[in-house]
Amino acid sequence: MDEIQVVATNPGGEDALNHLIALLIIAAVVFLTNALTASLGALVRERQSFVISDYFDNLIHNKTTRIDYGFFEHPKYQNVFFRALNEASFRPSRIFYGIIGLLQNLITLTVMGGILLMVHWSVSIVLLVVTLPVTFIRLRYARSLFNFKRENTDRERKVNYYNRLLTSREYAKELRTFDLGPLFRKRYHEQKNDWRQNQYRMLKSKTIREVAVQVLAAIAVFSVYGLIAYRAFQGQLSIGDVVLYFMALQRGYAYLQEFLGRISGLYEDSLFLNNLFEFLHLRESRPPLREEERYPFPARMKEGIRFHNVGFHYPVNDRWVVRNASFSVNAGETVALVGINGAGKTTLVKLLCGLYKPVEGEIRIDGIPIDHIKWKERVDNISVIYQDFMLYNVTARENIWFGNVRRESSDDKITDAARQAGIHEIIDDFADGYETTLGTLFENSEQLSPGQWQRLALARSFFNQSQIVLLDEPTSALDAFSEAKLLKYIKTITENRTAVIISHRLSTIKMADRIIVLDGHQIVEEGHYEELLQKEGTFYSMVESLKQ
Ligand SMILES: Nc1ncnc2c1ncn2[C@@H]1O[C@H](COP(=O)(O)OP(=O)(O)OP(=O)(O)O)[C@@H](O)[C@H]1O
Repeated sequence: MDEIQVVATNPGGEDALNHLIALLIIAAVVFLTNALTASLGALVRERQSFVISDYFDNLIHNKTTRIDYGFFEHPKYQNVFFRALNEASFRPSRIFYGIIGLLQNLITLTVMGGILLMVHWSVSIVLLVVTLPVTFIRLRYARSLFNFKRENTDRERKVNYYNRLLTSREYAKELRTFDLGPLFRKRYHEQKNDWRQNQYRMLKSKTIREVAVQVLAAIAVFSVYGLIAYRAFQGQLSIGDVVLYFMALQRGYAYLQEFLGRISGLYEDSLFLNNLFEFLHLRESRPPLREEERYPFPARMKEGIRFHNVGFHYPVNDRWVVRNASFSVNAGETVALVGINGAGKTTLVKLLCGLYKPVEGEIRIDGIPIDHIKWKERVDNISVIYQDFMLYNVTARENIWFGNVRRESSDDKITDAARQAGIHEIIDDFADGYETTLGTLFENSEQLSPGQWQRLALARSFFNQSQIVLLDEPTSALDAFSEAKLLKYIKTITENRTAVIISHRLSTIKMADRIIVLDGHQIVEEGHYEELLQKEGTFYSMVESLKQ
């Protein structure tokens, strides 16, 4: 400003003009550099955020695929997952850029502080004093918000749950047929409003405090403006000085606010990032032996499976699901586990697969405790079809290959498994055959019926040439004709294998060499079909009730 004034009042002054031009060139270079660094900065930032987000995705996937299955069935840990996954999507990048921004602010603030000190030392102190209370309020709010969200995770998940009920494909059918939409919407809003109101109350109280403090800050800032104006009137400052000081003060205040805002933002982000670390630090249960010390799966099972006094209750409560379960499944034998709903049949299968560990007793395969056997070898040698098996929205070939991804997915092996499960003709009829994507998620997919999906799951199990086959209700979704056909295949597939079949269907149960009956969380009967009927005990009553 002062230079322009000099040139304006002294038009002939060549030195002043040259000086002004030089200043303008410097300003243009600074302007251009600023614009360029802003564009390049945005590009680099975008790339960096991909790297950070990939890194954390990787950490999360590594954890979710390794932690004990039990975590997924425990509401407390589902809260932990929910909080962690919520934060992981944006907190790490925000912290990264928060720190960079903080360093940039620090440099600018140091320069501004120097200029302000030239006005008067007290100016910087005044600015600091007026901005600190707001920061303090924000830090407290961040802590309260963090505590509030932790205490209310269950409720937030419930809101999320109703949202899923209203929007997901898997619920859309029943939602329509039972006209559940209005009820779910009401529940969603009730849960959400309650939760929102509490959060809004906290935000309101924080805003009221902030406004009060901002008014005080404004008074202080305008007092400093007054001081600058006063010194200008006294002739101690030129017009350029006044502009410079006003700008410095204005910018200084803005930068200081930004700086302290970043600090409170970083505090909030680091608090919430604890949620992610809480999840990443979930303890993975250690097997009794290290992988290299563990035993291979018996190349050819001789004895079979033995349950020794196995007792189990789920981690959520102390209610015993099975107690004192001692039984064996001899090598090559097919055993049917029967019992009323909730008797603990599926739980025994989960224990045998290693998804849970018995709370009491142990399970051995050919005399080796199952958790002493190498994990991968266990996977290769025990194939399972769960009651709620997965419908993978991938190609038909991959759906079968997922039975054992360490096996080569040659055409012969895949089609052989599909033939054994009676699903080959259906897949073959699709335009893209085994390369057809199944399900309804992606374009150009083919959807299967529940019974066809079940046959595909069986094909998956057949593809895995495992020594042990566990089938939890393998024929529940099949029609009588398909069941009769499939039973023939199940018989063939179990012939040279050790099999455990859970079923409520008499035709399937009859196929077994031996039947184990569960009742009242205990094994109450064991024997051949006819033998058990003659006893006229629990199994007999079950069969009679099935006939009615
Ligand atoms: N994840 C879980 N957490 C807590 N309890 C569970 C869990 N899964 C099952 N249970 C309980 O364990 C008991 C046995 O369940 P399980 O699924 O083993 O029965 P089931 O005999 O297979 O029944 P069904 O014939 O209906 O399939 C039930 O009382 C059930 O409530």
